[in-house]
Amino acid sequence: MSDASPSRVEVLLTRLDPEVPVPAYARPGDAGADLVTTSDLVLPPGERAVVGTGVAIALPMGYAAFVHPRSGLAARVGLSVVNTPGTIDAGYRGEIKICLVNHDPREPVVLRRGDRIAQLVVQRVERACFLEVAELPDSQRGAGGYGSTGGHAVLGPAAEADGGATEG
Ligand SMILES: O=c1ccn([C@H]2C[C@H](O)[C@@H](COP(=O)(O)OP(=O)(O)OP(=O)(O)O)O2)c(=O)[nH]1
Ligand SMILES: [Mg+2]
Repeated sequence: MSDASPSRVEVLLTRLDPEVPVPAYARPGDAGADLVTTSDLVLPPGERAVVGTGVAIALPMGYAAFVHPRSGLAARVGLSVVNTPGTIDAGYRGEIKICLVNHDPREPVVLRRGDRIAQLVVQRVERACFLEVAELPDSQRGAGGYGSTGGHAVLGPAAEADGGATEG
């Protein structure tokens, strides 16, 4: 799909730090454009820190951007985003900041200025109009939540013994 495709949305961007790259999609079809940290950082096990990305954006109304962790860093060193996904509102004009956390129980995460630490996913969002009613319409799920369909793996010795039937 070319950059001129109508499915691409134009997002205005300013670089507050002129040295950072404009966020870019690493491969065609990628959902997230990578964001970098503007500071060097050593994050001890279990600790968090807010870092700058050096960019600010103006999303069109009806859109939001979401700051997601990068899977590779999460799996390799335990780096994630505390409030994942962070929500960037269409009206926000400040620097996009990222609240990083080191989930590794033993090793610090060492980051250098310019490292790609998270990814920004731009999405259309609906704005709801909340209509208060006395009673909600029935549904199959009803009020069943928090594991009401069964919270455990359906595979394994027990599942094999009962022919793989699901719980619930
Ligand atoms: O990972 C994030 C999340 C948020 N923001 C910025 C953009 C967003 O529009 C604003 C507010 O975010 P949010 O609504 O999640 O935070 P809040 O604690 O509810 O703050 P506010 O009272 O300003 O809405 O902070 C970031 O830079 N990075
Ligand atoms: Mg808010």
